[in-house]
Order: sequence, then structure tokens, then C-alpha cells
Amino acid sequence: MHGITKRFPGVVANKDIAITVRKGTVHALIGENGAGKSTLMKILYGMQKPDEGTIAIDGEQVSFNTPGDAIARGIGMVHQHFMLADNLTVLENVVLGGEKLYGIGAKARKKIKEISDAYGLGVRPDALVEDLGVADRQRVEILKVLYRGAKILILDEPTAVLVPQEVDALFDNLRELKAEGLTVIFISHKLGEVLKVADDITVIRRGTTVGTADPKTATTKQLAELMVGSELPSPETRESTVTTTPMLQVEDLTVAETGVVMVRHETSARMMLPMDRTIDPSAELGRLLLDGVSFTIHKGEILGIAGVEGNGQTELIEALMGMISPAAGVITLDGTDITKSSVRKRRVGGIGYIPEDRHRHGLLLESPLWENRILGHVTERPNSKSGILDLKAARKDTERIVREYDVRTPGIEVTAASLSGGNQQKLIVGREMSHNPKFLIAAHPTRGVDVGAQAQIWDAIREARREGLAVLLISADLDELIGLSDTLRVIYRGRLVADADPATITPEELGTAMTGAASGHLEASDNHSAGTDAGTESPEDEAR
Ligand SMILES: Nc1ncnc2c1ncn2[C@@H]1O[C@H](COP(=O)(O)OP(=O)(O)OP(=O)(O)O)[C@@H](O)[C@H]1O
Repeated sequence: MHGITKRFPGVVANKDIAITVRKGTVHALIGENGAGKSTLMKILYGMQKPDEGTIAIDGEQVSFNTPGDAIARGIGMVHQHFMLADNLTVLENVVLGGEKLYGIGAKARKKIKEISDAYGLGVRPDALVEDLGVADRQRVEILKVLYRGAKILILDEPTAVLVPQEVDALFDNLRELKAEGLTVIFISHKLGEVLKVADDITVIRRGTTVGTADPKTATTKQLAELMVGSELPSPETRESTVTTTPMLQVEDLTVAETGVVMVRHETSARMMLPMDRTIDPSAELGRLLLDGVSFTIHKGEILGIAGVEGNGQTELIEALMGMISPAAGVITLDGTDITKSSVRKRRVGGIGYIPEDRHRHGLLLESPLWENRILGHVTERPNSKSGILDLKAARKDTERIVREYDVRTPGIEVTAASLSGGNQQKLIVGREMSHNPKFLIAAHPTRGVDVGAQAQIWDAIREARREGLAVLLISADLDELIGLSDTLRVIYRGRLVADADPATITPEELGTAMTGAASGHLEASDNHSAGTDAGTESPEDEAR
């Protein structure tokens, strides 16, 4: 790609970018939030047209108007948010939209097996996608792209959701792809991983390529300096601020599959009126997604919950926020029973919420930043005064957040959708911390943010903790989880199955524990009452 320039209103996202990717290599693209990495990849994948510049593949100049054009030239993209249909099988998902290639029958099945074997992907064509873990889903996405004939694969932050062992497996897959002559371009904020797997590294800063680095000789520190001009931060907590005053108490929290109504949006899009709702949990209980979970978080304490995605974390968060109604259990916030309180009441009562999925729960993508500042805090200052929205104050405060949290944007009138992923995250964190919560639910608080912004977010959380904030931390970034947490517990199949000591456990040991296997550094959790599935091997036993 040569001389690539792409302008958006008020921003030059790519400025005369030059990047050369060698065939049969893994090429990492790194740079701080908003540097222009996604834009460059969207241009390569035909999702966006450059204002200037040229693209050549195998020496031949190409021009893409749609992703279809790019796919036809052998380019495939695996997005960070997976795009599979849960209720279909692997085979159906892979074939979907590509029926013309090999039909939908035996020929397609044969092709899938061939690709899966050739690159060591090991996927089962008849498995239902909803039964697959995150790492398997990612393999299906890769397979889908290969099925369409991709020779150049673009992976957008592929390791953000994986535990260390899964990252190693993915890297093995990438090496297989490379050995077969395929080319991989991947975006990542995890500099250690970049050094491990990349053959070449291109650094983008403020829309332009500032250099390349050789992974054989470069260090993470040097990469961080190239990217943001600062040193690598550490999540390590040096001091303890844990008190003996309980802030959040959860007793025997149980969430069942049926009888649960998911309410996806807390507010209606433009009106932003908070909705109270009651959900009927009396319907017959199905599979337990959360099974007798009990814990206490004290003032000044960060409780980290480790677990492979899909083991009940989402249900725990949604039950704490009041988005779903538990079948049983009691939730007490600062001495008040909030089990039956609405989302709005919980928020006003002092719960801050950094959601797992910022697009679904954190932002109104098509609304300007200042409206997003109000979201979830409609009745609170400075957004409203005497029950009336104070838009002037909300706008002013949005500008403050943008400044303090270094949200890179041309202004507060742009839509949230036009911010880069990391900058969207900074806006959410800034908003939630601005209300001085008593208790913060922080799900992947630094997902997708660069090392500089990561340090800033960690500092903000640590600072608030010093003032007595209690935090429930859920993160796929095990360094973050171990580094920030005062107390660590492992969730597995809806239960808290083990406790770990953040001072001694390694990410590898924690990763093993998360998959339900035993580890010498773990103690079985003691406050889980007898399980419902007596007779089967319990996860506690496995953890022991
Ligand atoms: N559709 C759009 N409309 C307006 N501005 C946009 C649009 N897409 C991107 N931008 C802007 O272009 C710049 C580069 O964004 P891009 O998403 O490419 O960054 P990035 O390097 O991928 O960041 P991150 O690491 O946070 O994902 C940002 O300032 C962003 O706000």
C-alpha cells in the first residue's frame, strides 16, 4: 500500500501511509488508539475507499469498491467481534454466503475438512457454534475466510479474548498458514505477543507510518516508545487499600436459562429515558448459568474473576446491574438490598458499569459524544439539575472527559461510531468514573486500548480504590487481572470454583485453572453450597 491518505471530517486518519507486506509472513501493525490501523485495514478490505494512494497485490495494482472485490482478490478479514450465527453448525456458518463455491453438501464438507487438516485448525463441521468456546469460534472465522480463497488474512486484535494457551495455539495456526505461503496481517496492542509471532512490524503513529521494527532484536519497551513515545506501564498494585467494610455482598446468586428476559438496551435510542422493568423469574428453571455464587467485595478492594468467556461472567454482570432477574440470591450494596432494584436505581445508588460489549451496552453509536456522556446517568449531575436535563453542563463535562481521558476526537459533536475502538473505551471509562461510583463493574476495562491509555485507566481505577471504591474486575487480559486484583477467584460453568493468590500465581497457571483443570497454586473455593448436579464430577473436585 503506497501513499494512502484517508480523511474524515476533522481528522486525517491515514496520511501518506506506506506499507509493504512480504508474502508468507506474519506482519504486525501496531500503534496507539486512533493511530489509523483499522482504517488502513478497512481500505485494504474494500470497506473504505482511500482519498489518495495505491494498493498492489503480487505487483498488480488493484482497486476495491466493496469487500466482495477484496475477497475476489484473495483478501480475508477476521473481525474482533465475531460474526457467526450461533444457532447454526460450523459447516453451515462456513458455507453461509459462499454457497456458490462448493455447494452445501458433500463437496463443501470435503473442502472444509481439507482446509481444517491443512492448517491444523481441527474444527468439527457438525458442532453447533453456540456450543463452541471463543478460541474455536475464532478458528471457524479463520476457516470461513480460507474457504473463500483468502491468501492474505487480516486479523483485528485476535488475541484480545484468548487465554495464554489459546494464544499459543492460534500462533501455531498462523505459523502453519505461513508455511503454506499465506500471508497474515494482524493488529495488536499486546506487544509481547507481537514480538513472539511477527516476522515484520510496522508502527503507525497519528495516521502515518513512523517505522518498522525487527522482532528478533526489538524489545516491548522500544515498541511502546515508538508507538506512544512513553514507557511500558505495569498493572502491578504495590499497596493494599482493602478495608473490612463490605461494599457489595452477593449471596447464593443463581441465574437460570429459562425465565430470563434479556433487556439489551437500558435506554431507548434518542429519548434516553431510563426504563424500569420487572421480569418474571417464575418460569420453569432451565440450565443454571450461574449457580449459587457468593462473594463479598470490601471498600477499597478489587476482586478479579478469572474465567474463559461464557462461564457465567455475562450473567453475573447482568444480574448485578439488574438487567436480568436471578432465580435466587440476594445482592446487597453498601448495606441496602438491591436484588429487586431497577437498573436506574442501582446506577443512582452508586454502581459504575464498564460493559463487556461496548457497542451493545456502552454507547449509542449514532449519537454524539455528549449524548453518550449522559447515557445511563440521565438523572445525575451534571447532566440534570432539579430533574431537568442540563445539556450545556453535559456538553461542558464531555469536553472535560475528552481532555482528561485523552479521547482523540475532533470534537464532542461527532458520533461515537466515528471514534476508534480504544477511544470509545476511554470515553466509557471516563463517563463511569466521573460519577464517583461506590462499586464499579469493570469488564475488560482496557480491551482495545493502547499501552499509554491502559496506564491511564489503571491509574484512574487505583486512585478511586484508594478512596474506597470496590471493583469487580473481569478481564481476559490475565496480566491485568493478576496485577490489579487484591483477590482472585475462578469462575467455571457458572460457579466460583477456586481462589488464587494474585501475588504468586502466573498467567499460565491461571489460564489452566480457567479451563477447569487443577493447579497447585489454587485453593478450592469454600463458600459454594452443594451443587445441583450431584453424582457428576464437580468442578470443585477438578480444581482441587
Ligand atoms: N467512519 C469514521 N468517521 C469519522 N472518523 C473516523 C471514522 N473511522 C475512523 N475515524 C477516525 O480516524 C482515526 C483513526 O481511527 P482508526 O479506527 O483507524 O484507529 P486505530 O488505530 O484502529 O485505533 P484503535 O487502536 O483504537 O482501534 C480516528 O481519529 C478516528 O476517530
